[in-house]
Amino acid sequence: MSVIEVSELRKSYGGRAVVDGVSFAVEEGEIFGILGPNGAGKTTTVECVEGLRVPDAGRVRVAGLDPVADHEAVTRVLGAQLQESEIQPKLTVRETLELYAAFYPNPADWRPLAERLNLSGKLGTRFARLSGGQKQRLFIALALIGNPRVVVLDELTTGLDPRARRDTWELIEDVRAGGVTVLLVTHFMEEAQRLCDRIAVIDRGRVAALDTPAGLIRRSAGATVISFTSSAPLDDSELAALPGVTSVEHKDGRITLAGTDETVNAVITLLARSRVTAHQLRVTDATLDDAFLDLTAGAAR
Ligand SMILES: Nc1ncnc2c1ncn2[C@@H]1O[C@H](COP(=O)(O)OP(=O)(O)OP(=O)(O)O)[C@@H](O)[C@H]1O
Repeated sequence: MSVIEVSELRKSYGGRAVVDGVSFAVEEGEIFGILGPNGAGKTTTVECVEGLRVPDAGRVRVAGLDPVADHEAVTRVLGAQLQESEIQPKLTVRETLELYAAFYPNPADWRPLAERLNLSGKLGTRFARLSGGQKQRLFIALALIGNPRVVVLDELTTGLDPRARRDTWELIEDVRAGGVTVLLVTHFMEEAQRLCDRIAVIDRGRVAALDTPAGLIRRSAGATVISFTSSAPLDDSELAALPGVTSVEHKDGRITLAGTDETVNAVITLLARSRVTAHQLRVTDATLDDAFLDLTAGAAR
């Protein structure tokens, strides 16, 4: 069953459509990513899911509920990440957890939650004195304190160092292992590739693609790049005719082909058949970065 359903969502500011017919569905238990360039409409979309903004048109459902009309009920199934400005800097971690737990009818016990998020040693520390990573862990704890079915995390790891970012990824995987569905807004390709089951790439208010990370990479123009120098000249037209080849390039004595997995075998067979030896043969796979740039190419124009 879909926990979140967004269909033909539209939202304009001052006559400018920033969300322009966005549709997707998030299944129970998945980590669903929303990826897109700056200003693509990601936050506006998830804020409509959270019931913080009222859509101009379209339909949004969270566990079958309308986030605007049934806002109270939605806050009991959906945990949203708070912004730094919403937390009292002078409250300690313990006081913050107790305060937010009191807002919910069936809150999680904050002690094991703090334990799981490695905050037990910081319970007496004021919010203002926490490090960036500790604050992020507290934000995750607060998003989970109401025992939600689904949690929305927006740019959770921005500003964290690589170690803290990796720790946060493990936490997000733990959250999902605990049965919570995760809607994740991110700028980081590596993060999306590592964590997400499926990703909606949003570009200029529209869904440019919706697929698994591997599926998005396969759509990239040159999913696999094969390059080598050869002991004897090879016929370009023969290379271009190999299965899956999208481009053939010669530079500084190197031949570079963009293609698919199938192309790799075909190149090897051709080399053997032509009795040509390849030196410095390199095969590299496209990354989600490449796919993202291909899918959102228009945004950079
Ligand atoms: N309340 C508002 N009034 C007017 N314009 C707004 C408002 N909120 C957002 N916008 C504009 O809508 C566009 C989409 O914003 P949104 O925050 O949804 O994008 P985003 O994809 O989350 O971007 P980023 O990655 O930079 O956070 C931006 O151009 C933004 O300036």
